[in-house]
Amino acid sequence: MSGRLTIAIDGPAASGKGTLARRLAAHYGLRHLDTGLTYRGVAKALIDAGQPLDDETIAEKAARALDLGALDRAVLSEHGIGEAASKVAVMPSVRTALVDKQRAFASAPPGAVLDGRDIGTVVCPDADVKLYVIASAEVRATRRWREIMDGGGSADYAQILADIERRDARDMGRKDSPLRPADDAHLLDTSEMDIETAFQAACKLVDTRLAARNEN
Ligand SMILES: Nc1ncnc2c1ncn2[C@@H]1O[C@H](COP(=O)(O)OP(=O)(O)O)[C@@H](O)[C@H]1O
Ligand SMILES: Nc1ccn([C@@H]2O[C@H](COP(=O)(O)OP(=O)(O)O)[C@@H](O)[C@H]2O)c(=O)n1
Repeated sequence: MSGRLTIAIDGPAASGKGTLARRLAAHYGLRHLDTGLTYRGVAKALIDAGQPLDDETIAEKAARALDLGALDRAVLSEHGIGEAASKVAVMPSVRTALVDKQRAFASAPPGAVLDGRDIGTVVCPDADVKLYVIASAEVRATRRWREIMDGGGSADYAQILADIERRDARDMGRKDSPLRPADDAHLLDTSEMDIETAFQAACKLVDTRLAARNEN
């Protein structure tokens, strides 16, 4: 590949953006950052320290102290931490601190795939390819439910659906960097696509962009 490649992937909870991001990063030899883990990391640090989730001064301090290299997916991906993460994610100074770190990650060679809520709109507005991944709330709740059950946990489908819908509303309704597709994002509705089909569709978009770039 010639030149740096940045791929931005956004979408709501359990739409499949992380799965897609990991596969695209492996396929194109890029580094990957799941930016959701950074918000989850701040929330977990506050919870572990017995601190409130709604004190912006304390939360900003935790965000500035966060080490991107020390994010433990196994611990942070717990369903309940997603809700806490969406509460700290409404605070502008927390977002500024994390976006600085995310941009530093994105700018290092040979390029990167970042997934989250505001990658195409705020973190990497100049990304080469932007994907906005969606699926119906019911499909997403079923995926998350299955993920928890397969991991040996117990989960209530109705509760997960309610959690996802509440988090969607908070993420789309906040003032700072709400979840929305960038004007130049490609919409990928995975409601009726399996992982392989979604990956092939994404590769097609990236390859088209790379071919156009090589022509210029
Ligand atoms: N297209 C798809 N079809 C079926 N299951 C999927 C698809 N994409 C992702 N999944 C599964 O759904 C769950 C949530 O996917 P994930 O990539 O973690 O979503 P997100 O990062 O958007 O929260 C995972 O268990 C994943 O394996
Ligand atoms: N770039 C990002 C990524 C996550 N977030 C917040 O962090 C929460 C957890 O994100 P996540 O991507 O780990 O959640 P899932 O989609 O994996 O359930 C989201 O609900 C958002 O509130 C954000 O605001 N901006």
